Amino acid sequence: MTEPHPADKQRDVIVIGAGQAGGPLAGALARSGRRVTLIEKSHVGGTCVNEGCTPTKTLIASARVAHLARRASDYGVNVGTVSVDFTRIQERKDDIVESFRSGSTTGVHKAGVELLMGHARFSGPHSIQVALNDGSQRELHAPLVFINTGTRPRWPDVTGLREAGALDSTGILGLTELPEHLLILGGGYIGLEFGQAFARFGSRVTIIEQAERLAMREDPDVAQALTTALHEDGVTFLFSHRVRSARRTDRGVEVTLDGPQEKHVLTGSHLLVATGRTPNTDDLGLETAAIEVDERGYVKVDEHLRTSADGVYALGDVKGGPAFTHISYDDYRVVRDALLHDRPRTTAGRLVPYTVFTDPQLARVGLSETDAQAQQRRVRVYTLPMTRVARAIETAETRGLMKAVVDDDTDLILGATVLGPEGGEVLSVLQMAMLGNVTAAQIRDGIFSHPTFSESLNNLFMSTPVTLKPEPTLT
Ligand SMILES: Cc1cc2nc3c(=O)[nH]c(=O)nc-3n(C[C@H](O)[C@H](O)[C@H](O)COP(=O)(O)OP(=O)(O)OC[C@H]3O[C@@H](n4cnc5c(N)ncnc54)[C@H](O)[C@@H]3O)c2cc1C
Ligand SMILES: NC(=O)c1ccc[n+]([C@@H]2O[C@H](COP(=O)([O-])OP(=O)(O)OC[C@H]3O[C@@H](n4cnc5c(N)ncnc54)[C@H](O)[C@@H]3O)[C@@H](O)[C@H]2O)c1
Repeated sequence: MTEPHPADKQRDVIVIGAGQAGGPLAGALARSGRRVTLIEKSHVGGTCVNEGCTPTKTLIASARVAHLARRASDYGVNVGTVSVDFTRIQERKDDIVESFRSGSTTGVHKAGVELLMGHARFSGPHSIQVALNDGSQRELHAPLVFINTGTRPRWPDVTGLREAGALDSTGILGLTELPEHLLILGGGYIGLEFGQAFARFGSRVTIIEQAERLAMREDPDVAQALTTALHEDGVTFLFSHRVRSARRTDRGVEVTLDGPQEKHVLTGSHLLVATGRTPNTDDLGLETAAIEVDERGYVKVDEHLRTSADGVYALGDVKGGPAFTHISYDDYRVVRDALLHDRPRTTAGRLVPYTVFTDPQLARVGLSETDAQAQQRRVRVYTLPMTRVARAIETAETRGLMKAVVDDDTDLILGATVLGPEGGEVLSVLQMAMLGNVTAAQIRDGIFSHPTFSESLNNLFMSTPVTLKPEPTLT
């Protein structure tokens, strides 16, 4: 804990939560000469660095190496029996998390921010009560307050889930033993990323998903290709299933499931709950500051990220909408530009790319084919299976496909999906085209290094598209 400011109660700025927006914003405002206090109850860097992106992508990297090692003979390389050292895998992850966390903490200190480690709560519109982690209390006041408190795992209302020793995405990061059979409740981002990683480490993995298929917001052909790839890697899926109850037995965790036809019982050694997240707003005292939340507890904001209380802003996951690090970081830039650079910008209409870090990665931006159909747009849909990508064939990683939705009148790209190796990187190329109004014909005729995955975007736009037209309306 640092105290660069006098111990009086008045500050220019208070930031609650050192997440992906709070840390950078506190730093920028402190560097501009304001007296800034950042209050964080747990770790600087927030979910992404400590329990989210960094640890999971580090584990996924180990899992990929195990997978490639097992496939070594496909490339004519003999490696013998492959085994994983789960302790070393966890240590590697912990080391990288620690280095990112301490880097974020150093950045905050260097900027001259006062960092208080404790739990913040509004006691009035511009008054914050801090229960410091050392047991003491502080009260601070500031005309500008920024809420960046993020979300936490949401546990469904299932009888016995906690008593059965189920883990959430944070708890599973502390495992000391490799699960023999990992049951996962929820087949979203977290379920899929952990599911494939643990299957590759050698666990049996069963994903229980209430929806009838994976990735409901993706086109069916994309979801099917992803499901097939994960199935090949040893992940079993139970779709249209809900857990009714859970209990611990001598053999592990037993769950009773309601399936489409029948009720049945499944036992695993471990159970991961990955059914979404809930905002950290219930213990913030928002009502004392007249800060409105929606029916799920997310803070309501306008397109400048202003809440219903004057001078109070909310940034990142806590305001609802797309919950990604890059969105939280952009929220910081929106506020910073408005307050410090007189460059008002809003959150309206920004492109929101995302990548699920399965292998193949599922990356998407803008309109899907299904969206275009629903919106009755006149578009061309280009599709290229990875089996036709030279780089994929050479590297023996041909699972997946690329798709692009192109406006039939302007030839501009309206959306794209890349399910493939480094899909997130290839998608960024298409997103750059969207940002710069580069047409499909320009990409088709562009010169890219051979043989890269991006070069195959030539081939994507050389393929024969399917044209979607608005349905004629009945008169
Ligand atoms: C397992 C997992 C993997 C993920 N992988 C990715 C990924 O690969 N890519 C991606 O873009 N996104 C990923 N995400 C999502 C990403 O982590 C979040 O979108 C991002 O961290 C949101 O940041 P934020 O700034 O909203 O808040 P957070 O990073 O959640 O930070 C909020 C901070 O506020 C603190 N806090 C809360 N309440 C209080 C209080 N009352 N007083 C003081 N402090 C408080 C918390 O301790 C926390 O440090 C992942 C998430 C998870 C769980
Ligand atoms: N690579 C990334 O960018 C990344 C990675 C991890 C997490 N995240 C972020 O974290 C958020 C949370 O991830 P998540 O996977 O927990 O949520 P999610 O919303 O992505 O998926 C939750 C899944 O659980 C299912 N589900 C919900 N209740 C259920 C029940 N009772 N029984 C069976 N299935 C049930 C839902 O149908 C859904 O498919 C994501 O939405 C994303 O914003 C991003």
